[in-house]
Amino acid sequence: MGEIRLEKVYFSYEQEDIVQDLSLVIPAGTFTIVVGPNGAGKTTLLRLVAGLLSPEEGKVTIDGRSVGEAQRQGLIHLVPQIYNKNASQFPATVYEIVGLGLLVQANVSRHERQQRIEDALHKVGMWELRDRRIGELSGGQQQRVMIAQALARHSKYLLLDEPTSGVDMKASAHIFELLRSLCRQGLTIIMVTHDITEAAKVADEVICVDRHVCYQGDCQGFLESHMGTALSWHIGG
Ligand SMILES: Nc1ncnc2c1ncn2[C@@H]1O[C@H](COP(=O)(O)OP(=O)(O)OP(=O)(O)O)[C@@H](O)[C@H]1O
Repeated sequence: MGEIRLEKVYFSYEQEDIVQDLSLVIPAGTFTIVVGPNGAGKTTLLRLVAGLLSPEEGKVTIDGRSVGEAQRQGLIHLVPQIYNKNASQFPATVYEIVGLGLLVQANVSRHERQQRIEDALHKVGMWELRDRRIGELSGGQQQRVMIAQALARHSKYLLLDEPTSGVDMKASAHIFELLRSLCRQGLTIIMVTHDITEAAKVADEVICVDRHVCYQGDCQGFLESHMGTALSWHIGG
């Protein structure tokens, strides 16, 4: 089936250890949420898996390959966060934005490219809005377009960093359900989120990090053993 594997990974910013001796296996086909207090290293972890950062020690492999190779093969995709205010000036349409994800894949014919964009937009429920400019969409719709980019690339591992940040509750639930359904179709989802209670309804596993792994296991077990602590992380934040 494949997996993402981190072995004894260390990473620091300006001599401050952010990730320490972190070892993890995330099996393919699962929906995993990454949680933890502010500044715990969640985004750093995601960037190490996406290959945007390199470990100082240890290694990250994806289906037994290096991250660089997995990237070249389009196996992993870090879904970009998009914010309304930044997107409003951007002239590209939904269709064009999804197509951008395929530009790096030279071996995709024009016909296949069109087919992949269409399929991806249908899967995220955005086909009807394909000619809209991205800035004319709600935050939740914009996020679904960014997910479609990954689907058009046929990526197997989707990494998401707070995809529901700034999105209302109804649209958040829609995104979580979409990710759940993509996982059922065979994709592996790894999502950093602060919305633990709602995300736990759709995810298979929780990884709680605070520089190292404090918990990895099923959502129910996490809610029972750690929810009190988790509630205190974001009070006032
Ligand atoms: N480019 C950078 N240069 C220096 N320090 C950084 C940089 N990026 C992040 N950090 C620091 O590394 C630590 C971990 O950051 P990271 O963004 O991974 O945490 P996080 O768990 O995702 O936090 P949050 O929940 O607040 O988004 C924080 O203390 C942060 O200030």
